[in-house]
Amino acid sequence: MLDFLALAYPWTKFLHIISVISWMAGIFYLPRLFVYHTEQDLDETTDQLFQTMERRLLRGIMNPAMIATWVFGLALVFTPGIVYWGDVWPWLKAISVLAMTWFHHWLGLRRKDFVRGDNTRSGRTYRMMNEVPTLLMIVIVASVVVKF
Ligand code: HEM
Repeated sequence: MLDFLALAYPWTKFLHIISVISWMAGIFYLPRLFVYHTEQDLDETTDQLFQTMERRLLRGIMNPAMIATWVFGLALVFTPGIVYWGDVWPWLKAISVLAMTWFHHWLGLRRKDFVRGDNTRSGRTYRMMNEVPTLLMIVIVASVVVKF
C-alpha cells in the first residue's frame, strides 16, 4: 500500500489540488450568496431561487469537493517521506484545515436557517465571516509551500 502511495504521489497531489480549488470556489461564494439573500428585499420566487442556488452549491460542489480534498490529503499524509510531524507546518496546516471544515459546517447550518425562514444574521456578519476562509487559505498554502 505504501509503495502504491509513493508511486501515485504526483497524481494524488494533482487530484488534491483540483479538489481544493473546487472546495475553495464554493466556500468563497456561498457566504456572498448569503449577503445578497439577506440584504435584498426578496419576493417568494426570488427567495426560492436563492435557496436552490445555495443548496446546489453546497450539495453538488462543496460537499463532494471537501470529501475529495480530505481523501487525497490524507493519502498524501500517509505517502512515505512527505510529512514529518517534527516540523511545524503539518500542525499549522492540520489546525487550519480543521477550522476550514468547521467553517464549511457553519455555512451548512446557516443555509438551513434560510430554508426555515429564520435567518437572524446580518449581511455585515456574512461579509465578515467571508474573510475567515481567506485567512485560513493563506496560512494553509504558506504552510504547505514554505514548509517552516
Ligand atoms: C482537508 C485536509 C487536508 C489534508 C489532510 C492535506 C494534506 C496535504 C499534504 C500531506 C500535502 C503534501 C505536501 C507535499 O507534497 O509536500 C498537501 C499538499 C497541498 N495542499 Fe493540502 N491538505 C488538506 C487540505 C488542503 C486545503 C484546504 C488546501 C488549500 C486551501 C490545501 C492546499 C494544498 C496545496 C496547494 C498543496 C500542494 C503544495 C506543494 O506541492 O507545494 N490542502 N496537502
